[in-house]
Amino acid sequence: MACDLETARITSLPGEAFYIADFISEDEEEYLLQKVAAAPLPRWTHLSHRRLQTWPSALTKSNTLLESDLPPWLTSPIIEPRFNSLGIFKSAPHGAPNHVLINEYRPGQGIMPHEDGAAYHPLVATVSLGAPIVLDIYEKNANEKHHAEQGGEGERDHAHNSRKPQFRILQERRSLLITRDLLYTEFLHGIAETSRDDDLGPHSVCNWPLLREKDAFLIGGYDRQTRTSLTYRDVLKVAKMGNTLKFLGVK
Ligand SMILES: O=C(O)CCC(=O)C(=O)O
Ligand SMILES: [Fe+2]
Repeated sequence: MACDLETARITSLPGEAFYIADFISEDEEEYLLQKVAAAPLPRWTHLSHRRLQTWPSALTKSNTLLESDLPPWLTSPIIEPRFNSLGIFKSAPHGAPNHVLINEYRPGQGIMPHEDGAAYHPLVATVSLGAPIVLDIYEKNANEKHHAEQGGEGERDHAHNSRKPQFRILQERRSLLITRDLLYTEFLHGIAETSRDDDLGPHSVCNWPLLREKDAFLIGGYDRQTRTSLTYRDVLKVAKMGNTLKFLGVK
């Protein structure tokens, strides 16, 4: 694992992005996949093209997180010690992530180009499990820039199926991808709904020099397998449970 962020920088991207291959071990990956699978079924939200778990809970309508700890299996060793020793969230308002979305994509599934929005500090740290996947990065068009200026809240889908990505990031299993600042605020990201990622190589994959297993991808593509992501973020608005109970008149 790289021990400082600078060596992990994806230099060909605008804004700030970092890629660390082998961020977790094979044993840690297996343990995390077991914990995701062991969550009770109501934990899953079923969307048309993927399913998702939200920890510790979904945000309220006003994008507020009711304060609650993340479970230990999402905290250790990913946040403590690894994120902390890399200083990943040190400039975020809470100094650490307080929210994790877990997305599972089967072959053929994906997520439309979107932005994560104003509910979060503009930094996402994604741990990939199970299989590789390509994250596509799109520049916002004028209309989308305008929307952002209007202060759109939360995740917004931008349905442009024929649109070509400006950059492609290949996320290997057990890797960490960090995207922040301009890349968070001025670009959209998405995952193609396909059962195969093709045309891969140094000419098309912007983090190619940082991959662990370049040789495996030199043949140009791979068939998708189930890939699970843990996306760590800092939700800006947090309501203390005590205050919430007071507000509800509970003593
Ligand atoms: O699975 C991923 O890597 C991306 C997920 C994502 O964009 C999101 O949950 O907002
Ligand atoms: Fe997203």
